[in-house]
Amino acid sequence: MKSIEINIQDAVSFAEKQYKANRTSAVEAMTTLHEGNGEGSDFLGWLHLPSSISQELIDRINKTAARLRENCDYVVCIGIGGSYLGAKAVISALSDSFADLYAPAPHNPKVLYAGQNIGEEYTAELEKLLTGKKFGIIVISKSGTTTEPAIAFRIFKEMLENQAGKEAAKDLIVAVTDEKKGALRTLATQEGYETYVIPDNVGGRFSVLTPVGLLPIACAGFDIQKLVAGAVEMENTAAHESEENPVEVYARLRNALYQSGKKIEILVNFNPKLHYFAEWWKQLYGESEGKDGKGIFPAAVDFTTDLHSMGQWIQEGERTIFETVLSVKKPAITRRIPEDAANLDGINYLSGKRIDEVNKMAELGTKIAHVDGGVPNIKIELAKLDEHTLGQLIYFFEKACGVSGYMLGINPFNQPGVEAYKKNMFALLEKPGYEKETEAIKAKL
Ligand SMILES: O=P(O)(O)OC[C@H]1O[C@](O)(CO)[C@@H](O)[C@@H]1O
Repeated sequence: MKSIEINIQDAVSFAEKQYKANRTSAVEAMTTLHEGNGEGSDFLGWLHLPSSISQELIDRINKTAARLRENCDYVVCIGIGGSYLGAKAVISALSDSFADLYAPAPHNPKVLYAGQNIGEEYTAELEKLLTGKKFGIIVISKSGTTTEPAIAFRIFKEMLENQAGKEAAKDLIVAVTDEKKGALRTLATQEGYETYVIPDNVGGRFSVLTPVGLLPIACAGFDIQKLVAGAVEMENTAAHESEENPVEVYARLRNALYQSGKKIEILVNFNPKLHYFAEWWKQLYGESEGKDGKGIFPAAVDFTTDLHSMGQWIQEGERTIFETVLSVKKPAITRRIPEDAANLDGINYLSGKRIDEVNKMAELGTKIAHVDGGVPNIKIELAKLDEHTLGQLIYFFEKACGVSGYMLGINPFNQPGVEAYKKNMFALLEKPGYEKETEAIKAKL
């Protein structure tokens, strides 16, 4: 069952020549990816990941999730970047928009996040919320050495042990990390936590379909089997090089637009549930392509909300942008606009219409306005928001990212630039081993 469709008719005309010319490099990039002989090919574990996920792993994850769901009102996912964004993207796309404001129901914990920032208030306020509450922790770090999650884990581990007792805490903590390396692996082994492995050949931003994403998603009560089935379907759809392959179409077109001066891609949603999906997408493309002085800048907006803040810029600002719109065909719930006898607001012409009918006309009107204003518009239509569709969409963007990165001529699977801030931070904090860097950076201040 095909759940996502890509429509390029309102974008391709902006870069028709480049799009045609890019066919060869798209085929080459796809072949390089399939043959595993390009840069970063040690990190291609995601390519056939969906179809290689065993039933045994799914069952084990569901079992762990059931234990946490049974014993916790809150599950705190500790991780940053690819170690939390995929889970948050799927969970918030599938959850009630106000889920976090309802009291936790038995066997249905709230999934919360920590270690994705170094906010002192954020951390202290989460501690306040969890005081006296039944909670568990999923700590996720591929390297097992990232500072932000390490700080959070130190704090929430101690809190859990104090509240539940050290022995009980062990059953409430699950670690997802490298099979052998890293401080988190050592700690988990020492403490006897249940652990899951992030495969060596799957980078953080490509890891949502490993236990990194699957465990928190299962804890939130969603069907990971369906998510994986959706991804498998897209793995098959996008398996072979062809002009019809949606992955090739998207990778080829965004590169053509980039070559024609469109340096910024805005991922647009008309459904606020997809806000965090865009955050996941931003890391995927930003960390993969932004290197060697190249790369489309990935941005995101929520429409119509941001039409009232960013709409002016998009309509009339510098013509260096294109839009990729995620459009959900059908909302899961029907709500119609009521009639009002006084009609003081003048919107009785909308009475009886579904809210989504207005949304869809806003979407169409925006597309026409933006295309007329020089903004190419790629549309990705999702049949509905469910696990199956999201699984397809995740794999679609992952594979397109690999193809697109190779077309751009960079290694899409490393992230050397992220180390610069870390090195300076460690030097400024006088981390042992950084003495020279400390001296050098302090001389600059
Ligand atoms: O899972 P880890 O190793 O803690 O890394 C988290 C994130 O940090 C980065 O390594 C960047 O520092 C990302 O690539 C990654 O998603």
